[in-house]
Amino acid sequence: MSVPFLVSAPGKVIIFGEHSAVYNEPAVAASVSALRTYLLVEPSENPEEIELDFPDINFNHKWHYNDFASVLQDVEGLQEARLNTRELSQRIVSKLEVVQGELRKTLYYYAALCFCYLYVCLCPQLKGLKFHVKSTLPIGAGLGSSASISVTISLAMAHLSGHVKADKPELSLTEKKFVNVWSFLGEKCIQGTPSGIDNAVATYGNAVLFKREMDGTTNFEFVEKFPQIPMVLTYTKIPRSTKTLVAKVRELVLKQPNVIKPVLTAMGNLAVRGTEILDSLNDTNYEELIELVRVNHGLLVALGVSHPGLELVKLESDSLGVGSTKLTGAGGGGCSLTILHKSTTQEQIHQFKAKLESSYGYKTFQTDLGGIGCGILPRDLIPTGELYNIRSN
Ligand SMILES: Nc1ncnc2c1ncn2[C@@H]1O[C@H](COP(=O)(O)OP(=O)(O)O)[C@@H](O)[C@H]1O
Ligand SMILES: C[C@@](O)(CCOP(=O)(O)O)CC(=O)O
Ligand SMILES: [Mg+2]
Repeated sequence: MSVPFLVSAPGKVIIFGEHSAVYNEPAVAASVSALRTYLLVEPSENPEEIELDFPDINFNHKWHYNDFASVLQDVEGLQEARLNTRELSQRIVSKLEVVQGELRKTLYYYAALCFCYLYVCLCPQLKGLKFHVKSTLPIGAGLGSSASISVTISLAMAHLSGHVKADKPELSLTEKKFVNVWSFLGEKCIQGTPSGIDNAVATYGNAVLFKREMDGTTNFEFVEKFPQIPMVLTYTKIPRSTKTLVAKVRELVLKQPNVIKPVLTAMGNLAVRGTEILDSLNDTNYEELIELVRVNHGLLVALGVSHPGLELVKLESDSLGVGSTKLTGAGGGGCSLTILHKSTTQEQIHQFKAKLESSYGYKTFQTDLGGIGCGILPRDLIPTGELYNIRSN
């Protein structure tokens, strides 16, 4: 391993099954490889320090290597944490809370915890490194920025600790598995109780039918011939936090189990049917896909995770008759996904996007789904310009 090197990971769009995925129901998601997080690792000025730079959230922190002494001396605790990769070790999290001190009171705490947890577990012997993380994804918008940063941190640390080599264009399956497992723990630091679908898509890329099992293991199948579906992604710019929305759904499940559990099951069934259609999409079943988008959004409204600002997108797509809209990701603001009818003309798409942008100040994207997952660019392949661009100072 030699520094500098650059890693990257994509964002994702959940097509069917957000929230229900947390309750072990199947869900389907695809990577958005045009929107990515980049992490540059290079030597830090002070060889005794570890520096983390998150310019997107205006966060920069330098830890002296000795700051981690109490955690690093807990050899047994770290060993346990490395062996049980399904859960965060509360023993290590508590020790890191002490290391973080004042940082605990800030908004950046969970992202910093993700970094520190992976650092002490994966490459605690290393110091004198600076990590710059920069994303082209909107943050807290339902496109999986938390998983995308978690995958880049996990991949960079896996590379630093020798678990992932950079000697070939693509990571091997074993290497991807390693990155996926650790990025899930990083997602847990940020989000609490993730299903694991976001980090799986950000790691492996493509499109996956995902299911979390009762014992915490995950199963996923790649949707082999993922079709390009005409769609518009709309970013409402309404801020929200996945952690809060997932907690709100959990409260509802506990309060109304007999009502809400069947809703979650219906969402899972819908994801399975949706995947069958995506696998063999044609002119006959295309409208069924659009129907399922409408039903999935209705069920998400029932869970209480929509927002008036998201309903405006749905209202406009319904009134202009361009297609069906559902929220994507945790909801509560953030992004929506509109799957367009085959018959929708370029003129109608333009009208729809113009209305959302001019009347509500939303941002719209049209992007291909299902591209490449995470990867490493070794030192000799990093273009100088790119190295420069990723730095915040
Ligand atoms: N580029 C980034 N730099 C630093 N932290 C980030 C970045 N992107 C995401 N995060 C972390 O992830 C959180 C947002 O994750 P989340 O609420 O799950 O929304 P989403 O994953 O849909 O974007 C942020 O509050 C921050 O902690
Ligand atoms: C709500 C959920 O299904 C997706 C969250 O995605 P995002 O963080 O909003 O991009 C949670 C999860 O599956 O971990
Ligand atoms: Mg997230």
